[in-house]
Amino acid sequence: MTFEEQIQQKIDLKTKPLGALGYLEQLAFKIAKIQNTLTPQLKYPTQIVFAADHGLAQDGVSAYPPEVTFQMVLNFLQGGAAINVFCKQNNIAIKIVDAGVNFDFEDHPELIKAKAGYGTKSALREKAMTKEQLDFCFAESAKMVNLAFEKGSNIIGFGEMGIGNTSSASLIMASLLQKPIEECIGRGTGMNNEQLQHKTNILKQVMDFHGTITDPLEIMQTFGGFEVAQMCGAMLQAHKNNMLIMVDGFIATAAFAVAKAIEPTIIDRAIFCHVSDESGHRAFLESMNQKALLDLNLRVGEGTGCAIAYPIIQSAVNFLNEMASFESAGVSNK
Ligand SMILES: Cc1cc2ncn([C@H]3O[C@H](COP(=O)(O)O)[C@@H](O)[C@H]3O)c2cc1C
Ligand SMILES: O=C(O)c1cccnc1
Repeated sequence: MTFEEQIQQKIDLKTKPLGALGYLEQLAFKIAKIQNTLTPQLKYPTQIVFAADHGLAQDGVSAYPPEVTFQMVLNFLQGGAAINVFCKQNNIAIKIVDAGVNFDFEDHPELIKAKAGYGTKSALREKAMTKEQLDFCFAESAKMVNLAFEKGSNIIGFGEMGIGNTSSASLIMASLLQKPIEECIGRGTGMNNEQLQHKTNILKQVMDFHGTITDPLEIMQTFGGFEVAQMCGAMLQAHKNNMLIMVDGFIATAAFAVAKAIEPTIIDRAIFCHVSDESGHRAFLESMNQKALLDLNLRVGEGTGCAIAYPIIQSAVNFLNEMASFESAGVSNK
C-alpha cells in the first residue's frame, strides 16, 4: 500500500459513514501527507501580521485615511484588534511587523522592525518599490519565519494591515491572471459606488501606465506593498520549512499567488482559510482550483480568517488521531 493509501484507509476506518467528515477528511489527508505521518500534529501555531503604507493611498483608493495603518499597528500592540482577540482565543502566538509604515514606533516585545521604507511610491507614477526593497522584504520575512520554525512552529498564518492594500492585491490579481482590472476590484474598507468608480479609474490608469507585466517578482515590485511582499517571502520560506501555511483573505491570496508563480509546489502546503467578501477573491481562489474552509463574509484581513479557521484545522488533525476505528470500537462496518 502506498503511504497515500494508508492515510486514506486510516480515515475510512474511523467510526463514521464513509466520507462523512467531508472537507475535514481532505484536510486531514493533506496534513498527514505534508507531515509524512499517520499521526500529524499542529505545533506552536503562529500568526505574523505585516503592516505598511501605500503611495496609492494618497490617491483616494480607500474609504479610510492612510494614518489608520500606524494607528492600527499601535492597536495590535495593545491587543485591541480583531486579530489579537482571535489569536488569544485560540492560543496562537502573534507578531506584528513594521514592514514599511510611515511612522516610527517605539520598541515593543511583539513588534519586529523590518522597515523597507516609509510607505511605497505611488504605482500611478513609478514602481511601488525598488528591486533592493523587494529583496529586503523577502530576506527579512524569511528570517521571521525561521525564528518561528526554530521555536517548533509547524503551522503559520500571515496577515496584513495597510490602507490601500486591496488596490495592490487587485493589480496583482489582474496581472497574474491577465484579467481586466474591473473584474479584480472590490470595495475594500467599504467604498460607496462613487468611490468605487474613482478607485477603478485610478487602477485602470495604473495598469495602462505600466503595461502588461508577467514576471511575478516584477509584478510584486511594481504594485507592492511592502507588507504584501513580506507576506509572499514569508510564505516561500514556510514552504521551504515544510510548514502548513494558512492563507487569509484577498490580500494574502494575492501574496500567495505571487509565491505560487515563483514556486508552484507551495500549493501543497496551503490551507485556504476563508473566502472574503472582497469582490474578486472567489474568482482568485477558483483560478487556483482551491476551496476555502469558511465563508463568513469577513472583509478585514489582518489574518483573521486564519485565526478563526485554526480550530477547524485542529478538528481535522484530532479526528485522525483520536477517533476510534470500526475494529477498536467493535462497530460493524457494513
Ligand atoms: C480600522 C481598520 C482596521 C483594519 N484592519 C484591516 N483592515 C483592512 O483594510 C485595509 C484594506 O482596505 P483598503 O484597500 O480599502 O484600504 C487593509 O489595511 C486591511 O488590512 C482595516 C481597515 C480599517 C479601516
Ligand atoms: O480579504 C481581505 O483580506 C480584505 C478585504 C477587505 C479589506 N481588507 C482585507
